[in-house]
Amino acid sequence: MKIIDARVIVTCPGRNFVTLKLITDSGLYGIGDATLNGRELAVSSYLEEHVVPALIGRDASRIEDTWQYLYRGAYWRRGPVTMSAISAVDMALWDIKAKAAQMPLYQLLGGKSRERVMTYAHCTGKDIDSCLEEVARHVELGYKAVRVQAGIPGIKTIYGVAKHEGERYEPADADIPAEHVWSTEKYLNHVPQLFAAVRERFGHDLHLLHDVHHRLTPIEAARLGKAVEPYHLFWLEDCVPAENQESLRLIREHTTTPLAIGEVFNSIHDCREMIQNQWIDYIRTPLTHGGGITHVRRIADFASLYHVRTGFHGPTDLSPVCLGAAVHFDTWVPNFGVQEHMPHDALTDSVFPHDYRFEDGHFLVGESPGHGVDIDEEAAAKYPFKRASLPVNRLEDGTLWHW
Ligand SMILES: O=C(O)C(=O)C[C@H](O)[C@H](O)CO
Ligand SMILES: [Mg+2]
Repeated sequence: MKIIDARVIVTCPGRNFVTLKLITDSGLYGIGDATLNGRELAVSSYLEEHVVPALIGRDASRIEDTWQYLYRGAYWRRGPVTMSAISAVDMALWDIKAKAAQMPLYQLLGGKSRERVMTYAHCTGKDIDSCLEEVARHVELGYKAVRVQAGIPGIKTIYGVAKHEGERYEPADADIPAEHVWSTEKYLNHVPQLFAAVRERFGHDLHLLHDVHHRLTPIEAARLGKAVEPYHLFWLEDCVPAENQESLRLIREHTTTPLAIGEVFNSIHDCREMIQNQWIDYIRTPLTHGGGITHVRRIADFASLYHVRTGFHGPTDLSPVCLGAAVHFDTWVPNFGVQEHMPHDALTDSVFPHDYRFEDGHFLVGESPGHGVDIDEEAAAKYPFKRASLPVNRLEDGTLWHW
């Protein structure tokens, strides 16, 4: 079964997505997600100029060899652009292989390890009270786990909090990056109050998560972890930038709050030390940025040796193709933790028809062969690319600060 055509489809039904479609001489095709928020055209160009020409004529069944060819065979390894491109090829090839086997992808991976996949929703509010209302709404919708983020008194704009009541926040909200102001002290003083209020109203059964978006130093993160211990978080996410993996050691030594990290990682080498030293509890690297199923499976297997579980990144800036493949992976992977769910809007869902379903706080995997997500190319063509950037943030004195 040879690859005879490959198309890179960039579409913006509200936000940008990059999709790779690989077509074989058997008539079967597969699709993969290559979306890298704010850098979409870098990946589509990498695919079109450097990857697609080498794929034409290759045997579509040789997933491992193709992965090695694109990773080991490249002089310039790793990095989010390269790895997003490899991820899309890999996801599309697994889609084709599962379709050829007439199996849903989870069967090809090894079958079900669970009946359903727990997912967490985002609850945000301009202050604690409106955040509590959002939590109540999501509990009503059936969620068993929620990520809680609220506005902070004295800080005008907080990333991850919707601008208006009842809306979702948009990660990439401006043509050129918007500038936010950040105060670590105001933040650290406020977050424990938020979790105290949530626990007081909702009790201790609901799983609570929180995302720091890499804003703290290790000792500040340790302080936050300790401060929220009484509220038993499911996880504290991305509390420091992690180029230096040792940073996680210091945090770990100070707190029992579980730590999640890795949505910006793209290879096992970004998390090897923190996993093997058991400095973290959850690894978040998604299929779209971590080298597809072939490489993320290696990360998950390695992580399982050290009691680290998966908690895949799943924002609206990853396409339904990534989410669909993730639901298959989550259904199979033995060391599953949780799956993030920031629902796509109806327009996006119409461009990417899929068979995964949400029910009672969980995803249910579909039974159609492959990963169960398609792209309607005619619909996709109606929505051209529109540049959108994630914000940057500065301390109150003007210093440019971490993500
Ligand atoms: O979903 C999360 O956990 C995020 O942190 C969202 C990211 O900021 C967003 O996907 C960046 O593109
Ligand atoms: Mg995050």
